Amino acid sequence: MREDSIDMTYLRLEGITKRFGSFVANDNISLSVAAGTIHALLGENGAGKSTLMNILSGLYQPDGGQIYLEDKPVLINSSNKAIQLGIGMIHQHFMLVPQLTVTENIILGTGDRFNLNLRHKQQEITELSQIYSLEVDPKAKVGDLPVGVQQRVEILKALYRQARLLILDEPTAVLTPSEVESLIAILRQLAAAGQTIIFISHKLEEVISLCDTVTILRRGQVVANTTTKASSPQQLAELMVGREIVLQLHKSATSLGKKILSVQSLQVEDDRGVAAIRNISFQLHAGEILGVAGVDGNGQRELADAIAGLRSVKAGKICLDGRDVTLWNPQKRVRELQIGYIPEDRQTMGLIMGFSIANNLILKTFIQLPFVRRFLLQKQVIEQNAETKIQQFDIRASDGNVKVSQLSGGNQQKVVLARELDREPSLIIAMQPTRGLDVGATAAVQQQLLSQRDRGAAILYISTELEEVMAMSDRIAVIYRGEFIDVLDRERATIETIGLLMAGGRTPI
Ligand SMILES: Nc1ncnc2c1ncn2[C@@H]1O[C@H](COP(=O)(O)OP(=O)(O)OP(=O)(O)O)[C@@H](O)[C@H]1O
Repeated sequence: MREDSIDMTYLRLEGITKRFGSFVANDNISLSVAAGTIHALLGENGAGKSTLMNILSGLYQPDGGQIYLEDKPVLINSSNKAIQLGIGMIHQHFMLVPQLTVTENIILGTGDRFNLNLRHKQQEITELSQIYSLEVDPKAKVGDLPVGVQQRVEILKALYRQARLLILDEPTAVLTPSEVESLIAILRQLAAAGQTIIFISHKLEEVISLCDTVTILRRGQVVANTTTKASSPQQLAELMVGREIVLQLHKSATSLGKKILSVQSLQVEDDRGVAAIRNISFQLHAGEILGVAGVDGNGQRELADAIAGLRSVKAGKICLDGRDVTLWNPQKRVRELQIGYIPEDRQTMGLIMGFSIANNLILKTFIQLPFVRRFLLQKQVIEQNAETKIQQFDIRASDGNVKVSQLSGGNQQKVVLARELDREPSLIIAMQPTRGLDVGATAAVQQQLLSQRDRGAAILYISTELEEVMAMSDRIAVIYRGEFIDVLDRERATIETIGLLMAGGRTPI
C-alpha cells in the first residue's frame, strides 16, 4: 500500500442493486476502495461477489445505485467501456487463445495488427513485464505455458490496456504453492506502484496476509467493511456465514476393507495423443483415501478419466472389485459397479447447464427405479429427491427447478457432489472436489467424504492443494510427468517432502 494514497478513494459503490427476476443478487451494496490498496471481497458461494464484479466490468447493468471512480460518477454499459475506464478483470478461467503467442494474446482486440511491428510490440511487452516483475517470454505460445505464467499474461494484458483497477476472481484456486507466492509478490508490487486491486478468494489466511481491507457479503448484502488487520480467519468465516462455524475436520482411524481398485502398469494418452500416464500401478482398499498430489497437468485428469471409463487405456489393466474393467464403457461401469466421479471441470463434464437442478441430480440414474416406472419419469419422486439433496448439501437455490446455469460456481459444484455421492458408491474419484467452494462448504464436503470412507468407500482424492491432500489422505501418491514418483503413508509425509516431490525432486520408484 502506498503511504501517500491511503485516503484517496479510487472506487466507490453506492447502493448497487441487481435482481434476476424476483431474486436480489446484490442488495444495496456500498463500499469504497482506496487507491493503491488491495481490497478483498468475501462471501459464501452465491453471496453475490461475481455478480458485483460483472457489474464493474460492464457485463451486467445494475438495477440501482451508482459507481464512482476517483469521485466521478461513471456509467459502465459495456466491457469496452470498463476497459476504457481502466478496469481490468482477470477471470478464473483465462480468456487467452492457446494457439497464439503471449504478444499476440496481449494485443488481441486492441486494434493493433499482428503482423505490424511485431518485434516492436514484443519489446514493449518485455519492458512492461520488467516494470512489474511479471516475467514472461513474449514469443512463447500460451498453450505451452504453465497456468501460473498464463495468469501473468492475463495481468499483463490488463496492464497493457492501462488498467488501474484490477479485479482478480479466485486467482489462486488453480495455482501451485510457489505460483501463489509469486502472484502475491506481484500483487503487492502492483499495489505499491499505485494499482488498486480487488481480490476474490475463499482462502482466508491468504486474504489476511495479502489484503488491506475487506468487504464481506452475505446473501447479497454487505455485512461488514473492515480491515484485515482487525480480523482473524475464524471471524471472517463467521461473518460470511452469520453463525459460529467449525473448520476442524474429524478424521477417525482407518479400518481397511477389501481391495476395491487395482491399477497395473497403466498407460494413457492425452487428447493430443501424447503419453499422459506413463506407468502407474497402485491399489486402493475400502475405507481408504489415497490422495494424489501434484502440480496441475501431470496426468491427473487422464488418470481419473481412465478409471471412470471416460478415456481409453493404451496399456495396462484396471480391476474394480476383482473384475477386469479395462475395456468396459462408462455406462457399464456405472450400472454394474457403484462409482462416483467428481470431475475437475464441472461445467463441461459434470453438469448439463441448461437442465434444472432436479434433472442434473438424476443424470446417472434416470433409467432406473424409483425415478422411472413403466418408462415414465416420476416427476414427484424427482422433485422430492431434489428437495432432499438441496437441504442435505446446502445448495443455495429456491427449488429444484432452477437451471444450474443460474447457480453460482460453488453451488454448481454442490449439485455434482450431491449426485455422485448418492447411492453409496464403493469407489469415489474426487478431482479438486472443493475448488471454488467457500470455507463452510469445503469443510462440509470434506466431512462428507470422510464419512463415505468410514462407511467403507475407497476414495481417490486428487488435488493440487497440498494441505487439503495432507488433511484428507491415508496415503499420498505424488504424481509427476505421468508417474507416481512416490507413495507415502500419511505419517511419513510432510508438506516439505511432498512439495519437493511434486516439483520432480526424486527419480521414479
Ligand atoms: N444469470 C443469472 N440468472 C439468475 N440468477 C443468477 C444469475 N447469475 C447469478 N445468479 C444468482 O445470483 C446469486 C449470486 O451469484 P454469484 O455468482 O454472484 O455468487 P458468488 O458470490 O460469486 O458465488 P461463488 O463463490 O459460488 O462463485 C446466486 O444465487 C446465483 O444463483
